[in-house]
This record gives sequence, structure tokens and C-alpha cells, in this order.
Amino acid sequence: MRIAQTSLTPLRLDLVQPLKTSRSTYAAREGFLVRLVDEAGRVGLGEAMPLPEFGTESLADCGATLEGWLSALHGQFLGDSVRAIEDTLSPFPPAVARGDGVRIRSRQTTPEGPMPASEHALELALLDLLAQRQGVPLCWLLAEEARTEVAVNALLGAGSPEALADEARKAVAEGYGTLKLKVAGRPLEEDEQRVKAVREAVGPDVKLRLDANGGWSEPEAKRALDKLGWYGLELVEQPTPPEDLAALWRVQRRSPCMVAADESLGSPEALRALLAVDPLLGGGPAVGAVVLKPMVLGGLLPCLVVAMRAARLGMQSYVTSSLDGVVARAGATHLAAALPSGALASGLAVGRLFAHEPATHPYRPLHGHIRLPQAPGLGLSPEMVG
Ligand SMILES: O=C(O)CCC(=O)C1=CC=C[C@@H](O)[C@@H]1C(=O)O
Ligand SMILES: [Mg+2]
Repeated sequence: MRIAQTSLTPLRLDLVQPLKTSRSTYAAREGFLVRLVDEAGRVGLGEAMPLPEFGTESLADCGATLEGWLSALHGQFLGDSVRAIEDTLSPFPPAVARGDGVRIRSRQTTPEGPMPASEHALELALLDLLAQRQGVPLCWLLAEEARTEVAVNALLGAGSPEALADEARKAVAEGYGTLKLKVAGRPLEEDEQRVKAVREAVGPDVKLRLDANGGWSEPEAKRALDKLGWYGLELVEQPTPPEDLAALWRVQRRSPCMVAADESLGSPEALRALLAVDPLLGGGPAVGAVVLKPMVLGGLLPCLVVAMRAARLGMQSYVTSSLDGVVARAGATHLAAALPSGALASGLAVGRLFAHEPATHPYRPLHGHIRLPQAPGLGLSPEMVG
């Protein structure tokens, strides 16, 4: 393929109401939309929505990096293969590369260091273009047996127990079978009232997952899960701080439910330890599941590698958005469809959090699922993405 045109457009997503977690409060998200046009006028879409608190580069570094990479890519020929895309994104010079990628990294034009959000944006645009050229949905580039629909959880953002109960009832009425709510960063008694209100509102069969965003110490996590475990939890995301894997391992072994590592995957060292059979972690899987954020791990392809390695170690995986736009969520949905298992719902139903979510796009959840468009690539037209 020849990259005939490139464009980089700033993207801002205002939330309807700020989303509070134990570590951050999100009122708006800022990033970039990438467009790559091939010699036949096909448009490949990518999105960078940096999340520095999860280990990505800053917004400024992302913009500078993508400017440099798109300038290096403009007018270049690239092999029509996933291998060529991997080589283009590879941090190693072409001498090490195996396929016919394009050298985009150079000291003169781009900042140093890992740039996962930038890598995600460029990789997604190239995968979208490649899949369009091959006339297949993007997920077919990732797995031959990709699923055609993905179960997604509802993210409950309300604060009070009463408001959470109303939000939970509404989500279940819309067909969601899995609900997620933020905990930690407040007295445990308050969290217990919130979790209890949701469980009493929806009954025993709806799956309930919590996200502490690393906000509990190890003793607090054990005490919290002893108390909240009575309400039938599917899993808890990142109960303890991301850098202490041994604490995460110890909490998993006492927990009444599955522990999912999320923020820990933002550290390359911690990710390597999670995916090794580490004697420090008792030789077994450190946690029950890993949360795959393509924006944090640098794209769909690195996430797929993590998912395969995790599965070999007995860990499940699921995908979540990084509170990003339609393009990134579309790519994440194709990744979720290609994972070894779809047993755990993915966190991709965040469109309703945003004030100006595009009205017509095919990745809107329906009855708790996203059905993938059977169209080439992402199946998104430029006007769908605002
Ligand atoms: O998982 C979901 O339902 C939505 C994504 C989500 O909860 C998050 C996205 C980005 C940052 C975090 O606040 C949070 C998470 O930790 O998973
Ligand atoms: Mg999380």
C-alpha cells in the first residue's frame, strides 16, 4: 500500500458529568484522530487518547510524535501485511525488522521513550487500511475465529447509593448483564452502602465488578474484600497499587472473587513479571485476569500477545476503553472479538459518558452487547467519528 495522504486532528471529548475514581477525576479527554489515505482513496482511522496516569506519554509528546511519524510515513510504500505494520511500529531499526515496514522513528523528529498512545493510533489506522484493502473486518486480521459480537459491561458513575441503584436498574433494563462501579478513595462503610444498594436493586444474577484503581493498601484491600465479598462479586480491578505485584498476588489468594490487574500493566517491568512464571509469585498466575487497554499497551497487536501469554498461564483477559472516542473503542471491540475467550464482558460502553458522542456509529451497545459491523476494516466512515 502507498500512504498518499496523512492527517492529524486534535480531538476533545467532554464528559456529561465528571467521572470520579480513587485516583483521578475525568471531566474531559484530549487526544488526536489519525487519518491515512492510500493510493485508492481508502481512509484508515486511528485514535490516540493519552492516559499518563496509566503510563502513556503526555498529550504534548503524543502530538509531537505523531507529527513526526506521519511526516515520515507520507508518500511511503508499505507491505500489505500485518508484519509490515509491526515492523513500521517496531522500536528496532529496519536492520532488525523482518518485513517491509517503513522507518518512522528518528532521534531528530520525535521524542524518545515509549509512546503507547501514538503507537496505538498509527497501528489502528494501518490495520483499518489493511483490512479494507483485503475486504475483511479488522478482527479477521487478528484471529480467524473472531466472534461477531462482544458482551460489554455498564460503567455506573453515580455517587450516592440511591442514584447508583437507579442507574443499575436502568442498565439492567437496557440488557446489561455485568455492571461495574468505582470503589476506594472513600470510607469502606460508604462503599459498602453503594455496593449493597446496587446488589439489592438488581438481584443476585447480575454480575457485579468493582474497580479500586489501586486505591487500597494491602490491609485495606483485604478488609474491603472481606466485607464487600458478601455481595457476590465477579471481580475487582486493581485493588492495590500497581507497582506492588506481590501484594496483588497475596490479595488474590485471599479474595472472595477474581482479581484483575489493570494499572499494573502500564509498567513494562510489572507486565513482564505478571507474564512470567515468577517464583516470587508462587509460580502460579498472579491474578485471575488481566485488563487489556490498547491505548496503554501500544496497540491491538501487543494486547493480543499479552492475552495469549496470560491464557497460557491460566489468566483470563478482557478489554476496556481508556475513556476514549468511537475510533479507539471500535478497535478495542475488534480486539475483544479476537481474544482467546469472551467469557468476561469488556468495558466498552462508555459512549454515553460523553456530551457529543456521534449519533450514528455501529459500535453502540444494544442489549449489553456490541455487534461488530460485517464491513471491511473498522466499518467507520469519517462522518461517523465527528
Ligand atoms: O471498564 C469500563 O467499563 C470503562 C473503562 C474504565 O472503567 C476506565 C477507563 C480508564 C481509566 C479508568 O478510570 C477506568 C479503569 O480503570 O478501568
Ligand atoms: Mg480499571
